[in-house]
Amino acid sequence: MELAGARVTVPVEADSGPREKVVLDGVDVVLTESRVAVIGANGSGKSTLLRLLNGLVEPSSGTVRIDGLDTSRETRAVRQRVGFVFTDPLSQLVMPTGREDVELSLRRRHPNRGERAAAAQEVLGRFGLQRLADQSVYELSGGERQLMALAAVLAVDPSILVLDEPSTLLDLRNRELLRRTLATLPQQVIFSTHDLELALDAERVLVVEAGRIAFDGDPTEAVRFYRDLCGAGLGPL
Ligand SMILES: Nc1ncnc2c1ncn2[C@@H]1O[C@H](COP(=O)(O)OP(=O)(O)OP(=O)(O)O)[C@@H](O)[C@H]1O
Repeated sequence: MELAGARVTVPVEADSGPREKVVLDGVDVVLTESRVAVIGANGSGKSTLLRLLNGLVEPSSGTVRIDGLDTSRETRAVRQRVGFVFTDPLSQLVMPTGREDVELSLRRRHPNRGERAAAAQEVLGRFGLQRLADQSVYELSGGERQLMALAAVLAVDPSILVLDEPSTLLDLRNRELLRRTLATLPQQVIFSTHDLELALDAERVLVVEAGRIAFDGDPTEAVRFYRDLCGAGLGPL
């Protein structure tokens, strides 16, 4: 994937009247590594950067390409390749139960109802979610919902997976499940996180600061850079 001179502005109301706020500016990166983490302070632009990758946000100028496809012009083809998991799983889980949501994801791939049910069962099993699959998604804990949303996206085997703060709601056990799952996925995975240990699992880390890439490279150095940026020193993780 390639971002070339990507800039994102949003309209905001100021005392002096409406104006444009620059959320991301001059992002120039080619991401080929299989695991890329995006870290940075609250409001620095991480989610906006991720949303560019599947056309949820369009660049105001510059281009974003996935496998050569322009995310602004070929949004549909891009979305078929890029699975996106939101921080808040309820913005994603639209069906009453997790099983129905996973089946919804699979409806094109498996038009036959029986095959679809079997495929959904396999996906739910992969994540240890069978016992929660028939409960109302509103009765699941935040972490259980987050895993369910991940399962529903992975059900259709996107070639790229984008995760916005995937471990936020997870307890230690489920965070380790997530880490193990991410370690074995064949897809390219791009994720934002405030969990610096999770960021260290990546091959490449981007540090976003005030809408710009302030550091890009080795995970250990990136985390050190970010800690210095936050004035947090170099204490243990
Ligand atoms: N549609 C929008 N309208 C107005 N402001 C926006 C919009 N989208 C993003 N912003 C602003 O752009 C900035 C970056 O937002 P973004 O969600 O990308 O940050 P983030 O790094 O993911 O933050 P966090 O770590 O808190 O999730 C924030 O100041 C946010 O308020």
